Amino acid sequence: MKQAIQIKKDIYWVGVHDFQLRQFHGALFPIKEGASYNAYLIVDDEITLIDTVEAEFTPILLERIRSVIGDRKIDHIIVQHGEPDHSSGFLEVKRHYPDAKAYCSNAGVTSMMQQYFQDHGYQKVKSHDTLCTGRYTLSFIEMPMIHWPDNMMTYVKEAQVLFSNDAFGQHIVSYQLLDDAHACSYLLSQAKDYFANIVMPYGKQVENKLKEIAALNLKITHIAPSHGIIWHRYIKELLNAYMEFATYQSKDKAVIVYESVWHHTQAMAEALAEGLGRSGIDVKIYQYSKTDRSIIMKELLDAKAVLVGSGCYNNLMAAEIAGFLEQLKAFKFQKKKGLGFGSYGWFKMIPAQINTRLQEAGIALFGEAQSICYTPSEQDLATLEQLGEALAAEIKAMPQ
Ligand SMILES: Cc1cc2nc3c(=O)[nH]c(=O)nc-3n(C[C@H](O)[C@H](O)[C@H](O)COP(=O)(O)O)c2cc1C
Repeated sequence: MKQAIQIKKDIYWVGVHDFQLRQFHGALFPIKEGASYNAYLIVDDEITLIDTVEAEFTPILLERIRSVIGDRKIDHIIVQHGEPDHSSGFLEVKRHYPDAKAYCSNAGVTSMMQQYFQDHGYQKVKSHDTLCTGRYTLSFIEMPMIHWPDNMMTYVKEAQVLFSNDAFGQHIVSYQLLDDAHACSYLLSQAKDYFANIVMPYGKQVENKLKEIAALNLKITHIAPSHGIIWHRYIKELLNAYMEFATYQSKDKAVIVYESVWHHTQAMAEALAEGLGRSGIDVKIYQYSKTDRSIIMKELLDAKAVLVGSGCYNNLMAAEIAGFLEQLKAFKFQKKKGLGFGSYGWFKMIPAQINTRLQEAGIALFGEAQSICYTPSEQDLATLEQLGEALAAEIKAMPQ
């Protein structure tokens, strides 16, 4: 029988581990170790459930709930986010606890109605509204577009716990729920991975929300997200790291992403990497089709430069590169610079098209795109290495 895990007096984790999951949110976010869907139970005079789980795992959620409250009823269900990984179990939970009142943000009600079509008399809550359950007072903090319009957090003043929903999540699947069981560097790396792949387009919203939370001066001993471990010992480090992510703090780092059939564009990529690397730039180089997208997104987050290469195939750039450039548009990068490059046979315009797409994604150009006909010569490669050196100097001159 599945049991709840106590986090603090009267507060329990009743979530699930999905050990088998390898693609989080479809192909958007390849992952290695599965994911958790965290739901939490606050046992007070009245009982509150914070979020549910993916529908298929609802029996586990219910089992963990019963392990704490037996036949007592749930009084309140806080739906912090209408995305199915947190809300698709709601209907089944409501079937078991029909008298429980459900609470959502304004946008959350719309999201629940548009997805599940059933009116459960959702109570709309907004930032700073409160719900008293006896000894505990829950207050709500809306966080629109981190990362859907409806997301909100819930703060429990007397327990000093912030239930942060998708903010501060990570894909660590562990029964050791508190962060102090893990190395801080690993935790922050996983949080960065999650941020880069789910939250990155919404850096401005995160920056503003972090400032808003800081101004509220909340006493917080635990931050309990809806995925991964619970932050306790490393809250300060987490908040500092999140501010760095949200404001796209960058390093002297370049990410080179390319596609290449006959290795000519690959040779160009490697020559550019050689020049950058020997000039002190941290260079990451990836063939897009051979790399998990999530790795590229994570490395991109704190890079100053992104160089994108493709051979020309039937007058087009490689479909993977076209897709990658399309994704870049979502991120609204302000401070990065980029350059297109690639090999061709008889139509030399693909690198120039890459440059145009980079600009459309808000990425300033280092200069003219680099095209080479078929196999790059020794001289071509030496010239590209020199270009890498020149780009390194420009990267170092860019603000962090
Ligand atoms: C399926 C295929 C289609 C191609 N179509 C074009 C084309 O339309 N225009 C062109 O200039 N070169 C074309 N080429 C030639 C390549 O662009 C050329 O071989 C280039 O060096 C490939 O770079 P890569 O080794 O990085 O893949 C094509 C090559 C392949 C394999």
